[in-house]
Amino acid sequence: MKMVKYYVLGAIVSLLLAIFIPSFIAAIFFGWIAFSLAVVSFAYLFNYPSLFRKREDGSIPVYVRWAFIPFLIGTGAYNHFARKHDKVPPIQKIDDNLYLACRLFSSDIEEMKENGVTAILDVTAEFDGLDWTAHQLDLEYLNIPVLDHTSPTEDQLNTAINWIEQQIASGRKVVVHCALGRGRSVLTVAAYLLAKDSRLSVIDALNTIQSVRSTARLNKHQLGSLKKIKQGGRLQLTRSLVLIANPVAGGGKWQMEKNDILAQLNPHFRVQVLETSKEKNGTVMAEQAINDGADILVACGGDGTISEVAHACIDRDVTLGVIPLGTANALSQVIHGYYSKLVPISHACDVIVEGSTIQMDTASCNDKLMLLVAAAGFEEQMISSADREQKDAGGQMAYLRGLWEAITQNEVQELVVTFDDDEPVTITTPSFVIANAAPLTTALAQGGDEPDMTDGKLDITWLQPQEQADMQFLSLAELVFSNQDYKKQSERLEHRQVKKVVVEFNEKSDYALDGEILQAKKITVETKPASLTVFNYRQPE
Ligand SMILES: Nc1ncnc2c1ncn2[C@@H]1O[C@H](COP(=O)(O)OP(=O)(O)OP(=O)(O)O)[C@@H](O)[C@H]1O
Repeated sequence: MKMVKYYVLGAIVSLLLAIFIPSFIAAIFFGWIAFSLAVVSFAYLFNYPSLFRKREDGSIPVYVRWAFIPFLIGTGAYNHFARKHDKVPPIQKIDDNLYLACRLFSSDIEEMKENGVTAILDVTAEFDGLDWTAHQLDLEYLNIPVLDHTSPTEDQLNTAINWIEQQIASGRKVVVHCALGRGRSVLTVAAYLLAKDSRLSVIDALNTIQSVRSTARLNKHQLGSLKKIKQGGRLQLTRSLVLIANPVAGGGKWQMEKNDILAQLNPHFRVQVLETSKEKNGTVMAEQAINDGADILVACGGDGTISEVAHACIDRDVTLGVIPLGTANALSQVIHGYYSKLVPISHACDVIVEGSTIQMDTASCNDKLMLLVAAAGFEEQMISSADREQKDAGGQMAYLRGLWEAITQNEVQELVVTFDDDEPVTITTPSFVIANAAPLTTALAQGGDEPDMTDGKLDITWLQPQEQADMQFLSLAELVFSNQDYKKQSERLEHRQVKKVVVEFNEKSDYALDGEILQAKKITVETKPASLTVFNYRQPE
């Protein structure tokens, strides 16, 4: 790219001057210029606009400004000159609600007010945005950092056009600006016009803009990237998303996290929030949302809420997102990867925004939905002993304590089990777990490899009875730490993969289903392959 050559050349010349000039002060001065231009060249070469560290409010930290002063003075002077001699006014109306502009200054605010423009989309990386709050206007501001003469990434462009759409939908007029209102902002506005009307060609969209702003002109690279994204059908205007939140899950995490979650999702989706109540659970709300036309539902709560919402999404043309606010959050760990343990909520939002999906298996357990596990014995006793108050007070410790107590008691049950179409067998065991999906933290489900939620099979793990409770702790350790070959040979563990299993108890007994405790004399679990579309974490290649 032409610009990079100039910056690299400038950096080399300044460096030579810094080396050979006799004056120490002048050497420092040229060294500073060389550094500034070298770093800018790096930003261009690696398309790294975040180098300028522009913040959400449009400001650039002082230390960055100091480092780049020579570059900023140079480009600022050029832009000032170009604006002064521009053939077109700084701000121009493209359609009823959309304006294009060059870099905005306080002196432009009057005109914006007169036109009723209250939303600013700044697609520059290298300039401080105005401190809009200082102007006491009810202004919305978004920065999408893009280097001059380059193109926004596909994600940036979709974020930008969705933000424009959202602002316009809420009755605002939007101005999109870059440095001179010729390249980056034109590309963004053209992308918005193309997304609004799929019949438009790239040339049509640019002609519309140029009929108002004659200086609008994309360079070869920008034109190519706009054509590519248009041809790929990847300009997607806001999809609506219904977020169903349980306000009491995880001891009331929703109230604390709500703003951050919405801040992450709002630029990408038109978000409607519904809160569950004792009377109206997640299934009822999800059914209602789907009937109203929603195609993305996000369940925000513990595994209970997620299961409720998922129930309405089975075999429907709806994608489910999961934001974990509960105690164990097992499903989130399965679909978001173990990274979700570190920053579960923001990572979950990233996964939803990123948009990668899979068709996961679900299962039915006595005609109820099963996403994760159904269990008798240790797992059920662990869940039974962790009540709401204990979970609120101790989080996951409540479950660990429950598991400890269950193993210490070391009770066994006699079950009559029918695997697929086999003959029934009698199994005596302290722990019997049927898993559709289960993260490693659901230790009692790990009799084989970690259960695969896309293999169309159920993973069944049961433990052999041991006289001493401490032997069962060894079984638990084997489940967690041993490899599959070792587990296969173990005399403590059993594992099978089936499509259907029927378990009969001696009498009506407690069992756990996805974290809830239910009762039955017989449970029938059957897999439903690829029946739920969920946003899931795609491992970087
Ligand atoms: N507004 C509400 N007030 C009281 N209870 C509610 C409300 N909304 C949902 N619930 C109850 O919350 C329970 C589901 O909680 P969920 O599993 O989502 O969170 P959790 O119990 O904190 O998580 P975990 O299961 O991981 O411990 C359901 O029993 C449901 O009836």
